[in-house]
Amino acid sequence: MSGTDAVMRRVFAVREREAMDAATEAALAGLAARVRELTEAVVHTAVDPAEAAAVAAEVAALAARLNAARRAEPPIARIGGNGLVRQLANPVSGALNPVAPPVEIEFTPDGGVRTAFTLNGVYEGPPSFVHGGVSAMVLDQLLGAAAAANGTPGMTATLELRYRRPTPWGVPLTATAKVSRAEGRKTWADAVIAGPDGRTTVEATAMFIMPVGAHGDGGSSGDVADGDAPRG
Ligand SMILES: CCCCCCCCCCCCCCCC(=O)SCCNC(=O)CCNC(=O)[C@H](O)C(C)(C)COP(=O)(O)OP(=O)(O)OC[C@H]1O[C@@H](n2cnc3c(N)ncnc32)[C@H](O)[C@@H]1OP(=O)(O)O
Repeated sequence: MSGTDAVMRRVFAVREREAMDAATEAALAGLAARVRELTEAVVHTAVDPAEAAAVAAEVAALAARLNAARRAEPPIARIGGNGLVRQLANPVSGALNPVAPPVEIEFTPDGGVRTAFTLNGVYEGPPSFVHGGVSAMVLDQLLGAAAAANGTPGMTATLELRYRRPTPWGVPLTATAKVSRAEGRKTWADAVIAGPDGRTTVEATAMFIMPVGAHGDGGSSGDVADGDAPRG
């Protein structure tokens, strides 16, 4: 993606944040994984009210321990020395964010991106099925990654979802995305989520707009939210 780096840097660079070192990143990823388990346990627990209250007090004490040293903003890690960053606490793909499933995105030889993931009961919408907003969030991230993989990253301007079938939770899902067209500052991409049987459950189309200045035409990328930094 080297030809893309300059554009990515202008659209997504996070200049003001200190990058996290690998040892801290690994430790916090482990912490986030345990908190994910805790969240799932909270959603499914059938303990009695006294036990729930006792656990709540312990969790409050743990939060106080973590808050003893706080970062003002979510962490990033640098990719090489060119200004590119991974957004470690991205709510979809961030290993350090307990809210993220997390969904790990990889590039595909055809220029698109894909992911294989499982959502648990934490993400339930209709009984037995994934919440439609969660599917939209996963697809937005995947579509954004496809735009980036194409060398034309941008901010989501439109996101259209077609929910064809309910998406079950607790089973392996796959999702793919690919750019269909890029024109000026605009990039269109399509994506699908498929269930274990390979049948599409959700289709999505999005249009991304590269902010003014991101082409390196003298403008600034300072308007771009840090939250849209690449995850790597
Ligand atoms: C191996 C691992 C791989 C991983 C690799 C990682 C990669 C890393 C991926 C990161 C993936 C992040 C994925 C999440 C991405 C978000 O979540 S982004 C957050 C949600 N989106 C936003 O907050 C966007 C908010 N809106 C904005 O910032 C601005 O409105 C925009 C979208 C930048 C456009 O502003 P602008 O450049 O000032 O637009 P403007 O000059 O007025 O209009 C330009 C053109 O676009 C059109 N337009 C503008 N806005 C719209 C709109 N909303 N709808 C339709 N048309 C529009 C205009 O009509 C105009 O059209 P033309 O007249 O040129 O034909």
